[in-house]
Parts: sequence; structure tokens; C-alpha cells
Amino acid sequence: MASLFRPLNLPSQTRALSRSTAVASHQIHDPDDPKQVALYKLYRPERVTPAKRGIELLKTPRLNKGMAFSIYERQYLGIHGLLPPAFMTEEQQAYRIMTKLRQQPDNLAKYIQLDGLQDRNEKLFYRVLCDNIKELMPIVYTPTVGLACQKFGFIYRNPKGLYITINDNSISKIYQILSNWPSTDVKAIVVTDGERILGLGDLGAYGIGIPVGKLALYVALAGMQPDWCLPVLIDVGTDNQELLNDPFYTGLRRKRVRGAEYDSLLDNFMKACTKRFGQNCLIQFEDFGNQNAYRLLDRYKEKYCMFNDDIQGTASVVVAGLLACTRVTKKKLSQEKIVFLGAGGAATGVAEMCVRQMQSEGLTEEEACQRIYMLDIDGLITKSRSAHLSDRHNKFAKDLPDTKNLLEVVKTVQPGALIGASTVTGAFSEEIIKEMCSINPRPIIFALSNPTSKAECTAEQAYTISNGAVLFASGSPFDNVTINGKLYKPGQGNNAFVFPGVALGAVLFKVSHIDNSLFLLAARKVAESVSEKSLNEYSRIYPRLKDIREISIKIAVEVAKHCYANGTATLYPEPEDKELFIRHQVYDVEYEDLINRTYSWPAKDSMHGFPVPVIRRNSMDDE
Ligand SMILES: NC(=O)c1ccc[n+]([C@@H]2O[C@H](COP(=O)([O-])OP(=O)(O)OC[C@H]3O[C@@H](n4cnc5c(N)ncnc54)[C@H](O)[C@@H]3O)[C@@H](O)[C@H]2O)c1
Ligand SMILES: O=C(O)C[C@H](O)C(=O)O
Ligand SMILES: [Mg+2]
Repeated sequence: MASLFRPLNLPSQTRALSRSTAVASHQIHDPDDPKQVALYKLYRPERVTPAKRGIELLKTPRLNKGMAFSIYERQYLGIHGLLPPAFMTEEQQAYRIMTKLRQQPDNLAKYIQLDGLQDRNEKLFYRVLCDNIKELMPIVYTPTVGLACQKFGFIYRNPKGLYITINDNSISKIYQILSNWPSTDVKAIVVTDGERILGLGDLGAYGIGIPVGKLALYVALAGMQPDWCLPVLIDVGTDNQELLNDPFYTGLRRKRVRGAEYDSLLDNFMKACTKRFGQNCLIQFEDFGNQNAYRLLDRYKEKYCMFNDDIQGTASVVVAGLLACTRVTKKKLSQEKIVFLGAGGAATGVAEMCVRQMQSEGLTEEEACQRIYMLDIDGLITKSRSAHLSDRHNKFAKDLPDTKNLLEVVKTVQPGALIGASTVTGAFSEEIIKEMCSINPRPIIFALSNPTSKAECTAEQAYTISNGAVLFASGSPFDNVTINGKLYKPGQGNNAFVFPGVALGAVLFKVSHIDNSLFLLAARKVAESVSEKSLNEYSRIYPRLKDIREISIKIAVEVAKHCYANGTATLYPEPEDKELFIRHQVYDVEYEDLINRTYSWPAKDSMHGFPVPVIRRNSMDDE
């Protein structure tokens, strides 16, 4: 790394610098001099591509390159002298950012630094994020994003998404707000109403950090173009009294609106989004409360290109982990019994997808449901509770005595897998983990609740108590654990393995609506991406985070194949080589030359030997 940080201004040190120093001495004075023309051809641009110039360009994060602007760019684009005279490569800038970041006192300070970088220089932000995904994902995503949401009013600097409130409840008003967004090319929206932010509960308008973080992963983990992405916070108030009393609170100071008025806002939002950005605009629902998550999914899934990540993305990633475990346990999923602590959107989504997987292995739906046991805040889902339960839960109801005691349930059921999506910190006690070990040589224990502070157990607890036997995964990252000299690398069972790839496929192939089977296909792709080394050497049942970009492309190819087969892909002509088609469109974290360097003769009214820049409009300019 240190080699990147050589002294600046040495002409030989980088491609950009050598180009820059050369041009200074190669202006055209005599158009008949072939030597000058040849040099000009080498170094001179024909036209300038960005829509902005001067100080405005430096203040446009999508275009800004800071000290990496070359001498040509500085001169053509009216920023010469506005920057320090030295030049830096993108690598040097990235090195500087990471050095500073590693000196920050805590993760929130790191979040604030990266947030500021995204505000100033978007490409450098993604460059740094992509190059250091394992180190930085816990900052821009769980767990730090949770803390950032809790402190959002205090750390707030610049807006990064749209706010639509209950006071904007008409299609035309929402359309107007969507039109205020600078990109006209939006293809994917992540929306929350802030009611269930990770396991932290109702954070109201502070929840905007979640769509921002999810979309940062769209770019970093799937190569989606940043200007296709729009984070949205729907503000219908908050029932969190602490926030209502918080002087820094950024949202509406009122209790949550529910019922028909809430539904009409959501309906208008969906209509306005598709009116503004087209029927195929993807809308990912994120961190909605229990009473709305499934309801809205059922309401919109046939009509719009949408999915609920907490239900479907989570289902996919957890089934992927379970399938990877079957390679160790040598038992099919349909041979396992599974106990869920939590029966909300996440757990129920996972349970339903387990049923589908078990059906594909030969069980009937009823047989599959029989193998799944769920507990919610009121205890085990039993037949005696059925009058108060939805159909979704009733199919898992058991003819067993009511109990809230998880240990008792584990003893009775003798499951192979225990999955937590309950938000209950430490719910998987030592006794419970030991009980799982007494039942299974390789017990499967997933502590999915986020952020880290809500996990049902830590990686260290799971590995230590089970003496390394456990097949463990968690929603938020944990450090590696060493027991008796053996290294265990816990995998991250997080929907981030799935939603970027599904979204990439949906967007690129203009999918009209998202069929639930896509998530099962994605689960199988993630599971098969787990290497033998990972499973056998480290007991890690998920791929490495740095592999997600490639996995996203594989998932997007699967999405394309499936959606052309069922008629939901509407991009025609159908690309023959889908992978190549995807690879051609993914975001590049290398700076682009903002000046097209094809040679043409300078315009007559060239300034100081440089052609007058021709400004091409781009989508940022269309508003
Ligand atoms: N790892 C991932 O990718 C991922 C994905 C989605 C959700 N999650 C996490 O899972 C958790 C739940 O998410 P959700 O969308 O299902 O939320 P939810 O609000 O829909 O459901 C929470 C469930 O937990 C149950 N519960 C609460 N207290 C309990 C207790 N003491 N004992 C037993 N059950 C209890 C509730 O009754 C409810 O069924 C959150 O922490 C969330 O961050 C993780
Ligand atoms: O955001 C995450 O890290 C996963 C999941 O969507 C959650 O809500 O916890
Ligand atoms: Mg979520």
C-alpha cells in the first residue's frame, strides 16, 4: 500500500501525471507542423463530456474527482487554479481516505467520514468501498448503519434521498417530489417507512439511512449505476416518543398514521413512482413494520416490479445457508426439523421458502410445514392459539402445549436447526446451545437479528459452547474465533448476498414483476458458491463478502433466464449472452476521462491553443 503514496508531482509516477506534464509543453501553435499535430492527436481532446464546469463541477459529487482532475480537465473545464496544483491518482486518494478512516476513534466517526466522501466524490466513495468491502460493509451497512440511524438527527449533513410525507398524499404531489430528484434515469428505489429499522424498532424519519445503505450496496455489490438508484423515506409519523421529544428529530412530529390513509399514501406512492420512472422501475420494500410488510407485499407483488427484502431476500439467503449446511450434515433440508425464534416477516419468509425447498425434495406442503416450529413473542405457535393467528402462521401451528420456553421446545422437538429472527439479544443461552449439541453432531444455529447488539448469540458463544461443532451464521458480522488452535470464520447470513443480484437482473432485463421463485434460484446460486475449503476448513457456510459482486452477476443471469422463460422480462431483443450483457453495464469505479480525447482540429475560436469545450447534456441536466 505504501508504494501508492509516493511524493506527488513527479511526472513519471502515474499515467495521469505523465499525460498532464506532457500536454503542458504540447500546445498547437502551427497547424502545419506534423510533429505538433501528432502530439496534439496524442493528448488533445475533441469535446468535453460533463454537463458542468468550474466550481459547479467540483461541487457535483457524481463528476468530482478532486485532485485527480488532469491538467487538461482543469483547463478545459474551468477548474484550473481552483484545486491545489499537485495531482493525485485515484489510488492515492483512496489510500489517503483509508489511512484517515483507520485513524477514526470509532465506527460512527468512520460512517460520518464515508458519508462526507459520498457527498463530495461519489466515484472515490465506491472505489474505496469496493476495494475494502469486508472492512467497510460493517460501516455503511449493519451494524453501524443502525447506530447512524439512531443518531441521524445529530450527524445529519446533506440529504441523500427523498422524503414523502403523509401531507403529500396525492399522485400529483408525489410525482412532483419525484421530479425534484436530479436523475431522470431512476430504475430502482429502496423505500422504508422507518417502523422496523433492523431490530431497533420505530426510528421514523431517521430510518432513511437504511435505503441509503442498501443502495450503496446495489452499486458496490452489483455494479448498479448510482444514478439509477433512489432512496425514499415515507414519513407517516413515529410512535417512538423519544424521537418525538428529540430536538434534532428530522421527521414529522406526530404519531403514525395507520389504516386507510396510510394505504392510500402507499398506493399513490406506487402509482407516482411508475408514472415518473416507468412501469418496470424496481421498488424494494425495506424495514416496514410487521403489520404492513406482508400486507403490502401481497397487495403489490402482482401489479408492480417490487419485492420485500426482509421477507424474500432473507428467505433466500437463509435457505442458501441451510443448503450449504446440508453439504456438511449430509442430510437433505427435508430431513431436518427447524425451530424459529421469531415469527415476523423474516422468520415467516424463511419458513415459507424452506417449505418450497422441502417440496422440491419430495415432501408435500403439509409434511414440510410439520417440520417447522415457530415461536413469537407469545410463545410457540400452537393449534390452541389458532383463532388469533393468520393463515400464514396457522399452517405451522402444532398440536403441542403452549409454552414460551425455547429450551423446552428444543428438548421436545429435537431440531437440527435453530434460527433466530426475534430481535431478542442473547436468546440462545448456553443451555440451549448445549442442548442443540446433544441432539446433533453439527447443530445449525443462525442468529439473524441485526444489528450485532440484537443477535440471539455471538459467534464466540456458539463456537465455544459447541466446541467448534456448530454451523453458525449471523445477520451482522462477527470476528473470527479460534478454539484449541483451530480457526472458525463465521459467515454473514444477510440478505446482502441476494438483493443486489436480484435487483441487477430485474433492472437490466426490465422485469415486469418479481416472481418468488427467483429467490429460491438465488438461494441455490449462493449455496453453490460456498467453496469446500470454506465449509471444511473454516465451517463458513456463506461465501466471502468479496465474492458477492461475482455472485450478484450469477444471480442476475439466473433472473434473466427465468424471466425470459416466464415472460416477465421485457427487454427485447433478448441478449444472447446475458452475462456479457450484464458485464458491459456494471458500474466502473475507475475515474473516466471527462474529456473525450479523440482528435479533431481545434475550433477557430480556441482559447490559448485549447479548443473551446463543447458541453454535452447528460441526464443530470434534464430536469
Ligand atoms: N440477517 C438478515 O438478513 C435479516 C433480514 C431481515 C431481518 N433480520 C432481523 O431479524 C429481526 C426480525 O425482523 P422481522 O422483519 O422478522 O421483524 P418483525 O417485527 O416482523 O418480527 C419480529 C418477531 O419477533 C418476535 N419476538 C419479539 N420478541 C420475542 C420474544 N421475546 N420471544 C420470541 N419472539 C419474539 C415477534 O413476535 C415477531 O414475530 C430484526 O432484528 C432484523 O434486523 C435479519
Ligand atoms: O439490513 C440488514 O442488514 C438486513 C435486514 O434487511 C434487516 O432488516 O436486518
Ligand atoms: Mg431490512
